[in-house]
Amino acid sequence: MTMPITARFNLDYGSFELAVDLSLPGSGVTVLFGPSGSGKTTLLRCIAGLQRAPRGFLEINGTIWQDSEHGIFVPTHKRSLGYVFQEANLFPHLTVKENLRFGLKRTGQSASTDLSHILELLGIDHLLDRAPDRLSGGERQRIAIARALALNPEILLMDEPLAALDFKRKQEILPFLSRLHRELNIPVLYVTHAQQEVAQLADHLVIMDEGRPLASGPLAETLSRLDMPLAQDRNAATVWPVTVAGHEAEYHLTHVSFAGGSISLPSFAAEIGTPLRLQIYARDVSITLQRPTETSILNVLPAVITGIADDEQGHSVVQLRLLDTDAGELLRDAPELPEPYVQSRSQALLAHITLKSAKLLKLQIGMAVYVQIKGTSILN
Ligand SMILES: Nc1ncnc2c1ncn2[C@@H]1O[C@H](COP(=O)(O)OP(=O)(O)OP(=O)(O)O)[C@@H](O)[C@H]1O
Repeated sequence: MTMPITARFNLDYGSFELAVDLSLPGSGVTVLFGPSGSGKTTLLRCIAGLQRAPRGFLEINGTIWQDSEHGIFVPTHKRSLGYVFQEANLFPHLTVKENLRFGLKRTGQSASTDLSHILELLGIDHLLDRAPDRLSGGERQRIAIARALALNPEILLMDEPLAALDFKRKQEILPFLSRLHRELNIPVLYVTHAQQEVAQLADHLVIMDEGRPLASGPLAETLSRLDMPLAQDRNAATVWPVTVAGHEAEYHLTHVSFAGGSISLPSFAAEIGTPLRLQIYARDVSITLQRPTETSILNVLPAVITGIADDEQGHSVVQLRLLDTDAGELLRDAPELPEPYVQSRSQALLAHITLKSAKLLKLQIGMAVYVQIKGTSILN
């Protein structure tokens, strides 16, 4: 499949080499995730043109910004991009409004017609006359994001925009980023090494390691890849897009639906039809061979095993795909499902169980099982 963003860079710092060849979606949030020193910032700087890779090709939604074979390198100030750094870097002697105007004046651009919308989305319209030293860290960072968006860029690059904030400020700003994520129609490349930001914001995930992308793909697929370190992590989880389907006031439950099923959660206020992200930790998922009839766990779903990885410490990571309920009825006579089910595009899921349980249940790829989901969390 051709993707609207192509980024190929080779750059050698001597002790570090960046070698990427990525095709990325032209909308939504792509998170570049990886340990410190894996090359996330270097890649973002190559995309911005702040770092010139001797060999590189970069195309964003039909516009070529670099093609070293043909001697093309568009300088940063001619690239239609917004860049948000760890620190907001606002001018201390200017008010918020003047800070927002400054970038526009410098580039000679007129303000985006949507500036008032951006101010409202980021919840900063009441701060326009303030001086930066009278803002919280989270507010300053929201202004920096608005300043980047005011230029009406074709792409927004964000380099660990929450890294300099404490936990409380991060929690305060994440809902604004989630809102932006829903409403912006330009692609966002977002660098982080925080798993929570990945779960909350990513549509597409690139996992970087030692200057190379280890994996690049849709969030749920990439989170559940058994060959990636994230699946083995103690906090391994998958994230599903879900929609609020109804409330059951008597039992204080809210039901959310997704392609092929629904599950119940402790009740929360949200209108029916609201789209949300549901995070399911692998440690909260258990597996049974028969549909349990007497269990306190409400959420029991039919699934098929698509992969198993054992570690040396007595754990098994089981990768599953949900089946729709009808397929569940098939299972009684067909403990191993045919190939089309195994490859179906339904929700992926991870379960962390003990190696002993995996052996006792004789789990294997292609086997039809039931998953019991003990707990979930809503992310936005
Ligand atoms: N201008 C430079 N010259 C030489 N080496 C550099 C230069 N810039 C970065 N590096 C090295 O390149 C490697 C990748 O750095 P980079 O900042 O891209 O990693 P990162 O994944 O963003 O890390 P972090 O999460 O800590 O910000 C590091 O080893 C770094 O020391």
